[in-house]
Amino acid sequence: MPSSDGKLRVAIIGGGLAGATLMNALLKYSHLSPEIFESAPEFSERGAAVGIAQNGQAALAEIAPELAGALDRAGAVVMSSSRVRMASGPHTGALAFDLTGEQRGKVVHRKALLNELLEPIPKSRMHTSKKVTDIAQANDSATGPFKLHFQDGSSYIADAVIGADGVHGYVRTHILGADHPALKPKFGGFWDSRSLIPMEKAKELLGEHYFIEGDQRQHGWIGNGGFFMHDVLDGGKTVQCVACAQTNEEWGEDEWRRDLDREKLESTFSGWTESAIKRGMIENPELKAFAEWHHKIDAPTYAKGRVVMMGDAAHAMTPWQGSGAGQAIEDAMVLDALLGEVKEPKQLEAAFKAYDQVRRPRTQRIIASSHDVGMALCGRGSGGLDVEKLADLPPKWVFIHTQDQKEHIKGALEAMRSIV
Ligand SMILES: Cc1cc2nc3c(=O)[nH]c(=O)nc-3n(C[C@H](O)[C@H](O)[C@H](O)COP(=O)(O)OP(=O)(O)OC[C@H]3O[C@@H](n4cnc5c(N)ncnc54)[C@H](O)[C@@H]3O)c2cc1C
Repeated sequence: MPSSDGKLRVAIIGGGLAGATLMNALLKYSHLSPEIFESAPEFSERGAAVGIAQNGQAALAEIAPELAGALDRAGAVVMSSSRVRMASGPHTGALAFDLTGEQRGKVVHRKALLNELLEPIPKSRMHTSKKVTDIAQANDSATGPFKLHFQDGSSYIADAVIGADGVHGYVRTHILGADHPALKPKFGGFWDSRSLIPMEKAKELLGEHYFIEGDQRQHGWIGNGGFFMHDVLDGGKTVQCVACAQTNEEWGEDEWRRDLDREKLESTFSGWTESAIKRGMIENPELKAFAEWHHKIDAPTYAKGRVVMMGDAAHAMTPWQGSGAGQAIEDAMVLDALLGEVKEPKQLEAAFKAYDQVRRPRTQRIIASSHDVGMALCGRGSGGLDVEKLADLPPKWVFIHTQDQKEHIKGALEAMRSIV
């Protein structure tokens, strides 16, 4: 039975970009009562850039035109291209590849985007310090509501549960079972270190020619074992520099951050061109290395009954094609359309099955493609960096960026109708 007011209670677990986007989508439905539960004491994002390519922008617009505007309100900068050059080896200085024209990605400060997404959500529906530890049936009926248990001893009754709780979350465990091999996060074998610097200082340190007003480009350098990249953020006020390196060190499952000393940073990039080293090392006050995590193997399903997972909880991927957040937004777009059609609890299972049918193949294709791009970018498995092979990379982004979102939604709705 739905709640006493007849609305379906939808619990969204996790308040990152995935959960916050979905929450915005579901608020428009008078037959749904969504609530969002975040384990941390506040809704927050690690302060750095995220690129939202045209597929993600189109998905936001499908959810609601004003949601697409969140990117601009958060100071997103349109990137006219992404130029990557060689920073070590015989081809130093050569253009490795260039993602131009078609993509028009917007790069935005994560925290600013999350704040924009959280802004329209009534405070009464946002719950912090609520770490979900168990999802149980609330009564004897297998088709009845769920009781969510939180670490602080409290609980919540829901008709549907959506796990947007990231790669280290709980909902994947509930869906796949505690011993499933696709459960464990895997250290990606890379760390990255980021710094945010004011535009004027970036121009001084890196060169004015990288930051042409009205024609912003993302610039990257790749060399053996890693890359550097810089993006413009905050409406052109800030530049983010990222240094990313492969490592053979093992990182523990709960370890996502390590201290990094300047010596280590320098030795990791020794042999790179002086300018590239400079780009990676400037103004790095924190000197932290952040681990990149994904899953050991793909999930065989994203749904179990009236519980479903989205975003990194379902398909954490390597960052090489900059697509994880875009896919989380597409997940929200499809769940939005499906839940808009659900009027009673018994339709929820069909909606989530349809979601799994359309979202799993696409996201798992991107997981594989992103992995392949990463291998090429790092010269792994191919006898080192090969500038000719790198020049072949741009087409690998096409299927990600050019999806027709209206057709994708249509496919999901048809799948649901064929299941019901
Ligand atoms: C280096 C790097 C660069 C990237 N660049 C890009 C890019 O340019 N473009 C792009 O599209 N993507 C990019 N990504 C991927 C993107 O950042 C992620 O896919 C996206 O942020 C995932 O969002 P999410 O909301 O699914 O997960 P998360 O951001 O991990 O949010 C999950 C939330 O759930 C909470 N939570 C966890 N467990 C529980 C629990 N038990 N109960 C309640 N709450 C819980 C967490 O505290 C967290 O707030 C990049 C990733 C990396 C690592």
